[in-house]
Amino acid sequence: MAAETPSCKVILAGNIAKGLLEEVKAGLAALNGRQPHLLGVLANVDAAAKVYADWTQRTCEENGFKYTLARVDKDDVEDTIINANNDDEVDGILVYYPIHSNRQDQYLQECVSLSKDVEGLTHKYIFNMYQNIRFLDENATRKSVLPCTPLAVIKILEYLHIYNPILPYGNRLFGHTICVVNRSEVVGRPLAALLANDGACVYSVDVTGVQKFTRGEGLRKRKHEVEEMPNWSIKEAAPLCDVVITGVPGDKYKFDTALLREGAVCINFSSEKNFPPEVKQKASIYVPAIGKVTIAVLLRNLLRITQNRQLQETAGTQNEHDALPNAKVEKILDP
Ligand SMILES: NC(=O)C1=CN([C@@H]2O[C@H](COP(=O)(O)OP(=O)(O)OC[C@H]3O[C@@H](n4cnc5c(N)ncnc54)[C@H](O)[C@@H]3O)[C@@H](O)[C@H]2O)C=CC1
Ligand SMILES: Nc1nc(=O)c2c([nH]1)NC[C@@H]1CN(c3ccc(C(=O)N[C@@H](CCC(=O)O)C(=O)O)cc3)C=[N+]21
Repeated sequence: MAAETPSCKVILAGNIAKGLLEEVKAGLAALNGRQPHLLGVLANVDAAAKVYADWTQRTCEENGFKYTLARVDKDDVEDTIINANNDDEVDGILVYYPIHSNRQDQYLQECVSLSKDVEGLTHKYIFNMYQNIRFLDENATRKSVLPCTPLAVIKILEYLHIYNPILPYGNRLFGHTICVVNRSEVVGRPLAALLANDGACVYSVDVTGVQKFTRGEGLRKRKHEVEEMPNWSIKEAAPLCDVVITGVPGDKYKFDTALLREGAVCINFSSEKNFPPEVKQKASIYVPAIGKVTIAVLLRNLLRITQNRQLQETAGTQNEHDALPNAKVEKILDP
């Protein structure tokens, strides 16, 4: 007798990206002729970053965006950013990390103008994300920018109907328990916070232990809070979850599918395959990689910041510089 075909549905990122790129195309058409220009700044010798840059360039050009790659020495990154901040021809700046692999990289992130920060890596955007503040202005006209990979995961969960549109915006993950395996500052921790802000109960797993992110019983809180789960490991957390998201670097790690709840949804954002092939025997839906969605979200962010800048210019302000303290920027942004 032939082996039973697993009922798992494998969803490829390209299909999800297609819908997002359609949306982006429509938004681009409404920009009255401006072709948004993304400047990539590449100073490292990381092969993954170069591949990512090439992919980004191709996706930009296929979708009506302009992309320029600046290959510079790592000691010239700061000046390159400052020049781009002041260059009206540049709409978005994407600096490939790591460069120095220490706090100097954080300093460089802060050098990018708020209005050109396509990845949402400057403090104001990170603050808004963790604080669950969704707009830059009180009139709620200019949306805050979210980091691309965490937002790509959210867009995938929307596509998969894990987000329930019957519920009010901001509570649409209520009832879901989600495991995120990775708590890095760039992907895992922001992702756990965003999912909890939208109403999920999130178990964030890293080598240092497990933390639970929630908005409290009955979503009482305005933003997520974090609880340490002493003595917990992935063994306690994963079986409780209807969605498991992995992002462990390196090819050694494999998620133990014995821990997987029957019919769970599995999503991997690591460049390596974190789930073994047996995942298809247990999962209801499996998304093996998400890179194409990440790049579609990057273009969506670029469109968003270009729109935000146009809105600001019609409001009569120009050329705000975010090297200014936040309070001052706020005044300029929200006259
Ligand atoms: N597809 C995409 O859009 C993107 C993919 N990536 C990929 O995602 C992966 C992670 O990226 P980053 O978060 O930037 O890396 P990172 O190296 O900064 O963080 C990895 C985290 O995983 C944790 N970790 C390692 N082994 C673990 C284990 N067995 N269990 C639980 N946690 C463990 C580490 O302690 C660390 O906190 C990489 O493979 C990277 O290439 C990163 C950015 C975008
Ligand atoms: N400021 C900054 N932001 C980044 O997002 C950033 C960075 N610096 N430095 C370099 C890393 C690397 N990175 C990847 C993104 C997508 C894939 C990707 O598309 N992976 C494919 C698999 C690769 C393949 O198909 O060969 C996928 O997930 O579908 C990989 C790696 C972003 N990075």
